[in-house]
Amino acid sequence: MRVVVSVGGSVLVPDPATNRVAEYAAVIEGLVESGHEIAAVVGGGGVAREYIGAAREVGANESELDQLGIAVTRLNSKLLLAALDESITASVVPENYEQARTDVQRGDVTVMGGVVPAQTTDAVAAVLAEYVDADRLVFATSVPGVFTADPNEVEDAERHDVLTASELVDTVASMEMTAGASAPVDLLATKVIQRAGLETVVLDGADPTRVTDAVENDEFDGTRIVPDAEAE
Ligand SMILES: Nc1ncnc2c1ncn2[C@@H]1O[C@H](COP(=O)(O)OP(=O)(O)O)[C@@H](O)[C@H]1O
Ligand SMILES: O=c1ccn([C@@H]2O[C@H](COP(=O)(O)OP(=O)(O)O)[C@@H](O)[C@H]2O)c(=O)[nH]1
Repeated sequence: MRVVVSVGGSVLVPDPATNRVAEYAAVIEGLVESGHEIAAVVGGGGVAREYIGAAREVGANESELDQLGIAVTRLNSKLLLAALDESITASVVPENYEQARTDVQRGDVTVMGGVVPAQTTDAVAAVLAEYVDADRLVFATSVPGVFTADPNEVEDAERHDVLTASELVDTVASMEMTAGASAPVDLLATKVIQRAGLETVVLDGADPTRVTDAVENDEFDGTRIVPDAEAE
């Protein structure tokens, strides 16, 4: 199976001293050993937020802040790349989708971060999954799935076990209307998931073995997003 795994920066590198880089590398190596093709997209996490905060204070504009964020996502990507067995990886972090697809077509594990301002790595992962015709897109994030409301704010929020792509778009679109709200998958990514009909999973990445379950087993702990066509 060809799989794109999106790992939130806060999941992979909660901080550079205490990170899950080796665990994620082991999970990716295990999946490759089982015959899967893996592309990983890595976020910026707290380190990106710290740099963005510092640059905002000295007057940088939003696009400049995004460029800083992208730089940190690439730094985190290099960290994951450094932990992976070099015999199965492309040795550089691609800066665009074409380079990443070339890696995938060569049979190498590719690890990339952001590409252009005004989006997040959720969207990068969705576009890459569409571009390489991935069989599955997995979001390893800081919440156990997509809930009826923000589980960090609403105590009795319930997790959706299954959502159609359209339901995901509607759920995330309504979240974005609240200023300052964050979402488990960003709106642009949900639109790409919808148009590409991508089989998608959203799960808690604190335990990286959940990613293995989401690729290898039909039963896993998280929210499954099914293409609209499948739900009809
Ligand atoms: N309905 C919802 N379901 C799940 N998470 C939600 C929802 N609404 C808001 N959130 C928020 O989405 C965020 C997703 O995690 P985030 O830290 O942005 O992930 P990552 O670092 O993986 O990109 C969480 O902070 C959670 O509080
Ligand atoms: O293609 C991209 C990817 C990331 N970013 C910037 O980098 C930050 C960190 O990336 P992301 O939010 O995906 O990381 P996370 O914190 O979710 O791990 C984002 O907030 C954006 O500012 C961007 O501009 N373009």
